[in-house]
Amino acid sequence: MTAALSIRDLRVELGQSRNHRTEVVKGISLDLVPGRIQGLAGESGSGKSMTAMAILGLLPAGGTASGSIVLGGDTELVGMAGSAYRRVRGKRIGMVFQDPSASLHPQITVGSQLADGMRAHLGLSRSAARAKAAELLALVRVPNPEEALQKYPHQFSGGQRQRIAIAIALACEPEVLLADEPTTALDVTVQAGILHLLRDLATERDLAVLLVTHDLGVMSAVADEVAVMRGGLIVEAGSRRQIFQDPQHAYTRELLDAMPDAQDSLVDEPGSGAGSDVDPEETR
Ligand SMILES: Nc1ncnc2c1ncn2[C@@H]1O[C@H](COP(=O)(O)OP(=O)(O)OP(=O)(O)O)[C@@H](O)[C@H]1O
Repeated sequence: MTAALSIRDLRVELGQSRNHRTEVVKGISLDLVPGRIQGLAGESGSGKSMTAMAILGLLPAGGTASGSIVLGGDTELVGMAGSAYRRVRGKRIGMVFQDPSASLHPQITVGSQLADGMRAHLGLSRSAARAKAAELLALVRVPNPEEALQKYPHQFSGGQRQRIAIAIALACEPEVLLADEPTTALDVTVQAGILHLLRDLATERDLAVLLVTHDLGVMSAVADEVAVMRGGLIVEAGSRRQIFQDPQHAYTRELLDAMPDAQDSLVDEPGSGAGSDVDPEETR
């Protein structure tokens, strides 16, 4: 099977001047597969977010990526011009970040925010985009989608805002979804609902998901495969079960020891549909 995204020997250097450059990602390789959630774990500063930003072509000023990132078997992203990248980002690669408010415009209704991207990227008419926007809100399990289209982001709870951000990320039917700490800012009671949603979306829409998180509890709940980063390198990679039950690398064991509950929280097998979809806090 062709990987949805194939990363080979990716290196990221940051720094404004030639003499002060630091390599923060030091040659990593990873394949994202349709229908699967690939976790990227590791402590703060290990290079997880810079890996995601390199995929999105959104490195900080002065940042450069080298190596190869191939999308859909045919599109090399490393070195791609900005104008071409804008057609990839948001269309072929969707993204969800820690703070849903940051990806939602406070003064534009949810319906318009969803429809605008589809009209621009997919060329849909106003009414077709509107209908699809309601479908997307239903897909991410926002209650009363038609009503929700008319509302502004502040009228929703944090968990629902993240569901809306996920709907926007999926609006143009991307092949790949990058989710960088998507539940970190949310109340713990709301996290599970968002994680189950990501799990179901990956399976149902054959979406390749990169889930970046420092939280091994989150990782153990939904990732199919896990790669552990440290100091810009992947020190261990394998299936979720392998990483959580039979870690080979001392650093992985250290991370797991620091979080003993993670080994017990294999909440559901991929595609089992276990767990609640909507948490009480979110149904208001
Ligand atoms: N805008 C930036 N300018 C310069 N260096 C940066 C910038 N952002 C991150 N770094 C550095 O790059 C390295 C990797 O950071 P990165 O954000 O990828 O880590 P992370 O594993 O995602 O951790 P966290 O979860 O804390 O973001 C770190 O040493 C960090 O200090």
